[in-house]
Amino acid sequence: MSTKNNVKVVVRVRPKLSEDKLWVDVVDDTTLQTVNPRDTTKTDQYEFARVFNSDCSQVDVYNNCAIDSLKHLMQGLNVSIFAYGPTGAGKTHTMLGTPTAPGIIPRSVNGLFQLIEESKEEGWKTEVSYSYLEIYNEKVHDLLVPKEQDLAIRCDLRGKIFVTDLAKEIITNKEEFNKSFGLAANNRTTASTLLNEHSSRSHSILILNVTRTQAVEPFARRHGKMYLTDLAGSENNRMTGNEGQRMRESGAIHFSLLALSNVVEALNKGQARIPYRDSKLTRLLQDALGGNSHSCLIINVAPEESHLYETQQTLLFARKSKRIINTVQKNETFVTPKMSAKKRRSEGGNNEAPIPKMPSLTPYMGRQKSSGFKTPFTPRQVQAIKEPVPFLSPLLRMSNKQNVMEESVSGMNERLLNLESTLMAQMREMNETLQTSHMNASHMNASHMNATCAHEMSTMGSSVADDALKEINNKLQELKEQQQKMQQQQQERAPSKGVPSGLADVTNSPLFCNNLPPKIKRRGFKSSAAPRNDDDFLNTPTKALRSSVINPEAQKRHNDDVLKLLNTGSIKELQVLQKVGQKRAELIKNWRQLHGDFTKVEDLTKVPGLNKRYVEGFLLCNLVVKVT
Ligand SMILES: Nc1ncnc2c1ncn2[C@@H]1O[C@H](COP(=O)(O)OP(=O)(O)OP(=O)(O)O)[C@@H](O)[C@H]1O
Repeated sequence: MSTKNNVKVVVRVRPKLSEDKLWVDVVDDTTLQTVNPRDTTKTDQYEFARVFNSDCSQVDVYNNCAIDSLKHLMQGLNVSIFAYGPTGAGKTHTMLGTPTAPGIIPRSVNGLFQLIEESKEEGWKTEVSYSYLEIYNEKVHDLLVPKEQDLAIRCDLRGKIFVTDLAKEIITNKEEFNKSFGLAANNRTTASTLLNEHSSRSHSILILNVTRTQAVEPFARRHGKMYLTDLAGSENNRMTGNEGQRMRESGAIHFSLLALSNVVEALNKGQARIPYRDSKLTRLLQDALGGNSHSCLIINVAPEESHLYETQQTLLFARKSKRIINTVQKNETFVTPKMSAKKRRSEGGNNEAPIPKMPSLTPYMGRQKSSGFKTPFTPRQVQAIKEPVPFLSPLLRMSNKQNVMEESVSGMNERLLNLESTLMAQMREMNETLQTSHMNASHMNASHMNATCAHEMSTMGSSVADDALKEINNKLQELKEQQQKMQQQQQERAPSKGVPSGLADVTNSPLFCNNLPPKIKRRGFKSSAAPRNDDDFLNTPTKALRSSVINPEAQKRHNDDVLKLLNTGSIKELQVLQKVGQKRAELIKNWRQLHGDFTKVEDLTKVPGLNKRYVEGFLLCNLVVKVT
């Protein structure tokens, strides 16, 4: 059974940290008032589930936002608490806190173990584990077991989002958690900006998993999941003084917060497609916003005049978020306890009819040889993995199919020609034998019987040869017709099939019609071999090829087409380009929406997530060369 709940939105106002005027006022427990930044003679009022003023304690916030969530977690529900707001407004203080004033994360773990202790008598066995990750520059990093790798976000067969290879640590008490989490928290990326000495440069998500199994009938098993998220703050780069690396981080933060705001907007408008896939953050928070989760959004704001514009933007986001409705469902299954063979025998189980098997709720778990490792794939998926399909770009896939067909036809041709020559040789042999026997027969003036026999043999031999020849000729004719038909079909299909409308110009451009398959191009320029500057670029092994294949006009036309495609192509259309898959197409489109058109293809380096080396590879693969 499922229930519908609005996302709970509360606001916390940080204490004043500078001598600036205070422009935010808490009217009462649920109302907040700010000066309107566009017309300072006016004020704006906002209503939320709860408004905490700057005097409130960490305990007040925990009691209001987390205690109910913990109860839900114990019942096998998904819960999510996340802190949102501009940089320096107190998000990390709210979620993590300090050793003297611990925030929601340490208090929640403490509270969870207290609840487990209290419910011990009820006949439930509980297991708690946690994972901790950060999204830094649109890459997912494990904070428990740090490694360079960008972890992939996937969706399982039941539609649940998970992060591959994310470490999970089992904890049995709060001390164990504090010890391990203390180390992991140090791995988070923070840096000093003008607005915050310890500014979070990433979004961090702590995932608490609680699995409870009932020891008595009906043997229920409940899986609760709690997401505790400290988002990176939206920042005004003029105020933070960000440059270089900080600026790039800021770009990635803005990118994902914009995606978050687009998700909220789409949910409010009741759109059919919610753009969760536009960023890693929204993908991971998919359940928290509009999905299967009890969610609480803590909005942190700074009260000073200098933050007024960011405060107003944040409150507008908060106002929209409280309209989001989540559909919450208990994650509960029922397990049949395993009984040992001995116990079954002692209970006379052997004489009873076997208990019918319940249909399994879990996906097929193909057991691997000795390790006992289970794979969550269906047999068909396992088969597909065992037989990997060679990579081919969508453009090349069609021509590859064609090549395979042509190869098989030419192979058949060859075999038929061989057959024909063998037959001809045999026929020649037969004719010779017959002629000899005929000559012998007449020479020896044999009996009439012998002569007739020889004549019949000769006639029979030549008729067999005629039939075989006719058959071969027919087959060859058929094959020729088949080949012609295929060539005709290929010509008809080339401009339209597989290529989105309006892009035929680009894909038919002489530059795309070269004979180099993308695989070869890719192999030629592995990241280590990729050129690092313009000189390298012009001296790459394709230089000769480029100069021999490209005529400057076609080259310019092609470059313009590629640029046009980057500026106007939809996500699907962008994927016509080499080295551009779904994710990169989304990055390019989002950047375009934020910053307007690309002035040149090399501007791709400005897109967060596409580094210089990638763009160089992109230029090579798409055969875009600077026009001099
Ligand atoms: N309620 C509060 N009481 C006391 N100090 C606070 C409170 N909220 C925030 N602060 C202080 O304000 C400063 C900035 O807070 P914090 O680092 O939590 O901001 P943030 O929103 O996480 O910023 P960023 O997005 O840059 O990481 C810190 O020094 C913190 O101790």
